[in-house]
Amino acid sequence: MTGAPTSAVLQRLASTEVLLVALDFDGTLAPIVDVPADARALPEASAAVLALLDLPGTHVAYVSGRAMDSLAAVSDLPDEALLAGSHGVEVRTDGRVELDLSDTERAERERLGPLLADIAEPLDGVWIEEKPAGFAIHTRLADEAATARAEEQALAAADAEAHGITVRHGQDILEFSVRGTTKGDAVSRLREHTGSTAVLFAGDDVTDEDGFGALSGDDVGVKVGSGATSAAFRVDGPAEMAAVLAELGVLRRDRGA
Ligand SMILES: O=P(O)(O)OC[C@H]1O[C@H](O[C@H]2O[C@H](CO)[C@@H](O)[C@H](O)[C@H]2O)[C@H](O)[C@@H](O)[C@@H]1O
Repeated sequence: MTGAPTSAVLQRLASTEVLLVALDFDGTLAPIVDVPADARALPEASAAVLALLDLPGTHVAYVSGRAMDSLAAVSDLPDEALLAGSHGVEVRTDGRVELDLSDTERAERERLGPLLADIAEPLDGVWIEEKPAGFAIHTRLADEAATARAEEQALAAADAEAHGITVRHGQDILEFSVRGTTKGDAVSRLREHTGSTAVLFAGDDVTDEDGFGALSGDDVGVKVGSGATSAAFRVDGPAEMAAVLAELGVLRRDRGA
């Protein structure tokens, strides 16, 4: 794998007819912090995203593991921005959010909630984030022993008591969802919705690999930070990602000029 996308790669992407820039949030635009509600995109990342949103034939989407409410709160984007939350389970297009859980999914979620709460309650630094289609167990503030205990017990409980649950590992987080939609599904859905002729997708975590898997042809995938990836390009962190977005914006603004 190479490093950051070169100017030639970005130039080709910038010259596509309809462009979708689909971005993970935490760890990609916003540095990781202890309290999820405190996370914000770097100022230079926000500036680059707003500049892209202003360009004709250009769509920007945040594709995040966060629940939609949480993503909308931290992302600070105008309504025309597309949002996919809960790893693609919730999608906001044209200002409307779609999420219709079936009765079975609702019942599964209700069964799982108290089980996970009981597991987290006695463990220092372990806490549960509620999401519309499931729950996330956060362990960033827990020690190794508490983390191992929480993960082991939660996986066993989900295995024994719930059915059809999708489990996802992320950075200091273990997520349980009653729906198996992925970021790859979200990228495909947003590509279709916008009629995009090429897509840039960037992400830092394991679940972003589904997003890279939905790319083809003239699309560009950028892995942010370390770790195995199928993305063709890699940058070190949110600051370097912001620089890529800024360059893409300038090239797209000036295309054909
Ligand atoms: O897909 P993403 O946009 O990367 O969202 C993934 C998860 O992000 C949040 O948790 C992560 O970021 C927190 C704030 O920096 C950090 O404290 C936590 O350790 C990370 O796992 C969010 O709270 C989750 O719901 C998202 O699934």
